[in-house]
Amino acid sequence: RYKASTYDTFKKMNIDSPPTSLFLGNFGQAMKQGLFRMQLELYHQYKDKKVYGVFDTNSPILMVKDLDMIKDIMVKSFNNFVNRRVLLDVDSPVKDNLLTLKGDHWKHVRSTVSPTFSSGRIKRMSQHIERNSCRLVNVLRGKQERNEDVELKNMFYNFTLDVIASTGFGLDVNTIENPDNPFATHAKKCVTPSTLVLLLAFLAPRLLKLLLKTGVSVFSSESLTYLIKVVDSAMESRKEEGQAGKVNDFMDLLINAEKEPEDAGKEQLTKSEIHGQVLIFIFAGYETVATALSFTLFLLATHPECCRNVQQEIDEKLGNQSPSYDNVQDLTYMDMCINESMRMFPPGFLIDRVCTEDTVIQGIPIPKDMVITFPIYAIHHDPDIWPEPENFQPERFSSENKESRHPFAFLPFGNGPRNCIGMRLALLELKVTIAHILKAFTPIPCEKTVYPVKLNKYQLKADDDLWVKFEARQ
Ligand code: HEM
Repeated sequence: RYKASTYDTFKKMNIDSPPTSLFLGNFGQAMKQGLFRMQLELYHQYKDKKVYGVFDTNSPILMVKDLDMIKDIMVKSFNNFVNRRVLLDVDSPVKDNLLTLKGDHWKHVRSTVSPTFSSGRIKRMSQHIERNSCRLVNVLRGKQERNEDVELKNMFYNFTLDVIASTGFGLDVNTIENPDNPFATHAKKCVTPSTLVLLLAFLAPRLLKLLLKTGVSVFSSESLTYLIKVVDSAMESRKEEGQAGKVNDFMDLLINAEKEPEDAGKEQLTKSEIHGQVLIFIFAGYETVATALSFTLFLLATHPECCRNVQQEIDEKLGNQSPSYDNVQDLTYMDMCINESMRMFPPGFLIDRVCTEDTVIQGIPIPKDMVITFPIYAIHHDPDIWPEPENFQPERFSSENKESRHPFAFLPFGNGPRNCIGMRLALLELKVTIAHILKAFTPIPCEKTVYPVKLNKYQLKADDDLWVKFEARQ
């Protein structure tokens, strides 16, 4: 039996791993090459292997690249791989959130929060997405008339915040027209921790833990407290106005879950769990959706033929109807473009699990406590699965092409019981928003456009930003 904790773990397990330094593990290589190049290089270096090992300081991490193994860990043997590695083991109010909860505690909160994302509730949330999309189109109309260049990431950061505030908590914060409103300012502070913290969180989490012990805080506690206060007071006024339970959004679900202490058990959440979910709803749905929206629109601007196809599909299938929950499901070519964009630039470019019982997966024994990471970015760029992986080719997601591929070759939202709980909401938001924009405008390159995208070394963002211009459609 191997212990998942020491430098000789991989040697004993007969698993390859690159040279590693005594205290820093593979931190040096990650710093030098950046996250994405390092992932690609190691993935190709161990091309014929199912797994390889890396070190976070002296703690081994098993990189699993074999798709059948990934499937078994995420689905078949899920009960032994329920948990994620908790990078930022910070104190409340973020501590009790779905992303980091473990074991039965996670199961309880997940089953309580899941109904938020039922079809009925998502359909209601769609009204907010549609209203915010119309507002975005108005803002873009002004920019197009003034012939202004537009940086997509920044614009969609503001937009997604408006969608979260309205779909989650019934708040109209209007960041798209008023970017400096307090809700946006605090939320942005929370999702953009310092570069040092970010670097350590991804490259050497154990060093980050040491740093945290010295009292450095990751999230601004002033901002977290502000966000919780806003949501708590919105909850209170909804109760006072007698509207609680009638709006049917995320906040209603939380109000109901808190309401009946005598029903302790399945449907019950503590105040700390409620705050954890409020914050994770903001964090998990903010940068991810903004990244997917901005890359998709940018790729359409730089691939005019694909953009024309999407517009033609919108015109044919929607005619004069405004894009909504009911009609965007038919936009199959747009769906292909969104998938291809998330293949090239997956917001969740690393996914992990922790092994809680010694388990043999596809003949490889995995010891208890071993941290498992799936190199999603490298899998999405494997030329044996995706020929010419750097090229944007939506056809890869036609039904025939999809059928001929391993179902675990494309994992933008993870898979199995611990997959992304907001997937359907995210896809709806992407489709409704892009359809609204492309109905009115054609995105085109401008002088500041840089394509192919040069990825930042440590974050999934374009070093030169994502600049385009919008032309009005006839
Ligand atoms: C394009 C947008 C999004 C992408 C690419 C994305 C991606 C992911 C990925 C890769 C995971 C990990 C899955 C796994 O471990 O198997 C995840 C988990 C999660 N996502 Fe998303 N996500 C997106 C949008 C959202 C939205 C809009 C919400 C909420 C409103 C959300 C809430 C969550 C939560 C709560 C988890 C943790 C689930 C759990 O552990 O039970 N995500 N997401």
